[in-house]
Amino acid sequence: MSIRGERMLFSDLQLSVHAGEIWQIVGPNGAGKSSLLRILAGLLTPQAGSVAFQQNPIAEDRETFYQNLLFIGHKAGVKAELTAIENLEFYAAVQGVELHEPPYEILAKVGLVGLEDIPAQGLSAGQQRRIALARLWLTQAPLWILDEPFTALDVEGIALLHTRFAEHLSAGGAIVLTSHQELITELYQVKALTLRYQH
Ligand SMILES: Nc1ncnc2c1ncn2[C@@H]1O[C@H](COP(=O)(O)OP(=O)(O)OP(=O)(O)O)[C@@H](O)[C@H]1O
Repeated sequence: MSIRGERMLFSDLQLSVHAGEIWQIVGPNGAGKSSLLRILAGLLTPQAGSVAFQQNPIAEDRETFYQNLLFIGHKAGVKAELTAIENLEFYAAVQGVELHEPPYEILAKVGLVGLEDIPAQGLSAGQQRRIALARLWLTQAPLWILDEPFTALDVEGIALLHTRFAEHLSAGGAIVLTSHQELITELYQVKALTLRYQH
């Protein structure tokens, strides 16, 4: 159960996410989708109920949970004064992962050729989102929680993301995301959880 302000967002909610599954949380503005993602990511505590990762409540071993989680919030989470390359190096350092391929090659995968050395603040919203999403090519975390990852992406960016999701799912990863768009792809089957706006 989650209450924010005076309003009950949801109660009696159960969600089990298995390896290879992608779940889309859908519902109108204010229904509680981002709040649910934040609860699942351990960033917000529900009034009742708990979240477990591989049967262990996340509150009991946050370190293990965070080693297995990649969370990307609805804001791009890009450092404006850093270039795309520097942002990538920053993510790698924060996530404690080694760059197994040159950062230029990772940025090429997200369609940022020629824009690698420009401070992010000089890039468009979609280009900044691509920098943020480059984390998906760096991480080894099996669980991805992504708030509106498709926002501001063009058709090519959306296709890149679907391809990366499909790779992750077929490697046994799991994804929980929000999106106001219907995820139309032949690459994987999306499971949906709908939240209603409760007055
Ligand atoms: N930081 C906050 N502090 C207090 N209440 C909040 C906060 N963020 C959201 N809320 C409340 O929680 C409700 C649900 O917000 P949430 O962002 O989870 O909805 P959402 O379904 O993701 O909406 P949207 O589709 O607009 O992104 C909001 O109506 C608001 O009342």
